[in-house]
Amino acid sequence: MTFLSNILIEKEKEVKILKEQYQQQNYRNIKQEKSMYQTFMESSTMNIIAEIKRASPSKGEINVEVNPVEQAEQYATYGANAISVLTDTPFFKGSIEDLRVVRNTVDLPILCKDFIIEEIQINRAKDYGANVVLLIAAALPKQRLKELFDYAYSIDLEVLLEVHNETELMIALEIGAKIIGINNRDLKTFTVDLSVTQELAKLVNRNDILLIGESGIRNREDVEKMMEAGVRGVLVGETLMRSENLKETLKDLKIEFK
Ligand SMILES: O=C(O)c1ccccc1NCC(=O)[C@H](O)[C@H](O)COP(=O)(O)O
Repeated sequence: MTFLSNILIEKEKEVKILKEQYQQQNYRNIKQEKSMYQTFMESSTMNIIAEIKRASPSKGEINVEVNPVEQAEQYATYGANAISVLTDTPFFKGSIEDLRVVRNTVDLPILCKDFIIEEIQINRAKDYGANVVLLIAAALPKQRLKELFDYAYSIDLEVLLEVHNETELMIALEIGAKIIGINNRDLKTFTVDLSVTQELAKLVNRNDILLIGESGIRNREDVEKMMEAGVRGVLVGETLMRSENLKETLKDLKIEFK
């Protein structure tokens, strides 16, 4: 049994309850003037997706007591281009409420980072103010991924489609993903290796695909590696959640494209 299969079992239980209890909310949903795809493609500096990550299966507690409003304010002030909110509770100690308060704080694009297996989770992400949802290629068969991908776009959400190997990358391309996240973390072993992005990015010979390097990015040198690999955005969690000087940390990561 892998971590991913464990979490998917938990998600099935969560979705069952959601289906019984969730009623559409009328929270604020900000329609961005430009999509995250468009903004990131036009930017002259590396795009930082700064994550609200209280805890994780690989690291345990990271910053459980974080105030998501203050963290998001600082992310926005110091140059983050989007905010990712980990909304899973059992494994990451986040919540959909974290997403709602972040939405009420910043106008940046917000990524709902969860393990999505059903449309109802996408509806809830939108209700609470997300602009982008995560779909994980390793979590679902291709046909189901495509259905959820199409559903998200049909309700005006963008999709960050996450891959970790060549097979998943080809599936993402076949589905028509425009934003592909290459996760440096193996969800089965938790090993983090930036060469995953470096190798997979070489296989994407298309300049209309927005590549995001995910996980294990600690400093400017790592961002430079990601930039050389061809990514236009990086998703950074732990480094920012542990930072004691977000102004300096974000400045360090935000490099100019050559
Ligand atoms: O972070 C984990 O331990 C983890 C384990 C299993 C599935 C997902 C996991 N993390 C979610 C993420 O994708 C990361 O939070 C994100 O890429 C940022 O990573 P990092 O900068 O290394 O915190």
